[in-house]
Amino acid sequence: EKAFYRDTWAEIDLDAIFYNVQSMKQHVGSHVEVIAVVKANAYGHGDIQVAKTALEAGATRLAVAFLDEALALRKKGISLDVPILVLGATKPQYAPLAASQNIALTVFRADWFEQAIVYAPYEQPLNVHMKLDTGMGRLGAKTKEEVQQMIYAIEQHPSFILEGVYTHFATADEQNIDYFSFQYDTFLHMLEWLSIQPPLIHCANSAAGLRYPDRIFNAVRFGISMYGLAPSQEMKSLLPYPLKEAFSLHSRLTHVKKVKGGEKISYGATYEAETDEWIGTVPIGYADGWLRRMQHFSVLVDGKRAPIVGRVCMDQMMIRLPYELPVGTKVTLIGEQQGDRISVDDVAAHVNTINYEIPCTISYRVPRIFLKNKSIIEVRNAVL
Ligand SMILES: Cc1ncc(COP(=O)(O)O)c(CNc2conc2O)c1O
Repeated sequence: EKAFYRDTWAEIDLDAIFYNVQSMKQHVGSHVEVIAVVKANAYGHGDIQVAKTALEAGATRLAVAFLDEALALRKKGISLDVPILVLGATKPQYAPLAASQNIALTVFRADWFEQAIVYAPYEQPLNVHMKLDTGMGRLGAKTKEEVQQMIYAIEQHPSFILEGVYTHFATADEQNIDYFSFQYDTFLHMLEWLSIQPPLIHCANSAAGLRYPDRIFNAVRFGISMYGLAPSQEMKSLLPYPLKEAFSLHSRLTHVKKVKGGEKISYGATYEAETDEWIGTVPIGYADGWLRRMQHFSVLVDGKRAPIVGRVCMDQMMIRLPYELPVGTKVTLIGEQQGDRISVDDVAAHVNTINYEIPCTISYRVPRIFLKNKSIIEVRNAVL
């Protein structure tokens, strides 16, 4: 039996992941831990495969968005001795479960502890990372009182260990560094409120890690650039070394036909052939995360650019071919063909969004093929 039956798939080049992690490790130095941020199914790249590769390449921790993602990694085989940090909020009643799985939680409210101690003492102590809001305005304590109340609760109960303190930058990927500097200085000031020094102090995401290796304390939370993507357009000219994009997206023509001028294509009959044209049908649509706004963009077929014509359907879309091509011809939506390349950034630009959004929007319906040294080591098909 085959791993998947529809000829549409994403390819994740794990060598690129490995290279990007190793490059960051060299960039930040041996005293800084690389925390591989593998939330949202590793930004759509496959959480367990990216996690394993990042750990092989020298990452020492994993970070996810919420507890379910951390428990999923344990289920998929990430051993207990690999610490996982939940970056989002976790209900206090789940603290003992997290502790039992060596999952560290982000804490930022004193009243969280009031509820968490109800379940104390825990079988295993819970590692907590205290989050400080220096200007991201999302999660985090902002006052000395809050910080001291949390420190007091931690010192009162051996079930809690302050493993880390951190903050998150809102503008580290922008040319102008005023707000970044404001947040960094605020973080320095807030750190003085700590009566106990945790082993880990971290503030950097990819952008800050790449730009300010001397201002990231002792861990970097490495997300977007582990996947080989620049944190922003502005950052591209500031990259200290080249990144290798890991994600590509492909399909194969299911139908080829010649239409005459005046014939219509797809829902709404919005596209009208100008003259005789060769039209190909591609089995990918908005239920795969290739959204309707991708209309008017192009794909690569036989090394040439082929425009998407007519509305993108739920499962299929049509393209105008440069000339007749056989059914089964490979179509590349993101990636390279014969020297031409469509990058994640190109797709993001077409729909006025950021590159982060593209791979993690490619849905569970698209199987992921994992490559190492150019050969397939695994296929993950969430449909079957
Ligand atoms: C707290 C935290 N740390 C680190 C990262 C990694 O950042 P990077 O991918 O730029 O390296 C993120 C990513 N968070 C998000 C990325 O996109 N939207 C977000 O909320 C984050 O939320």
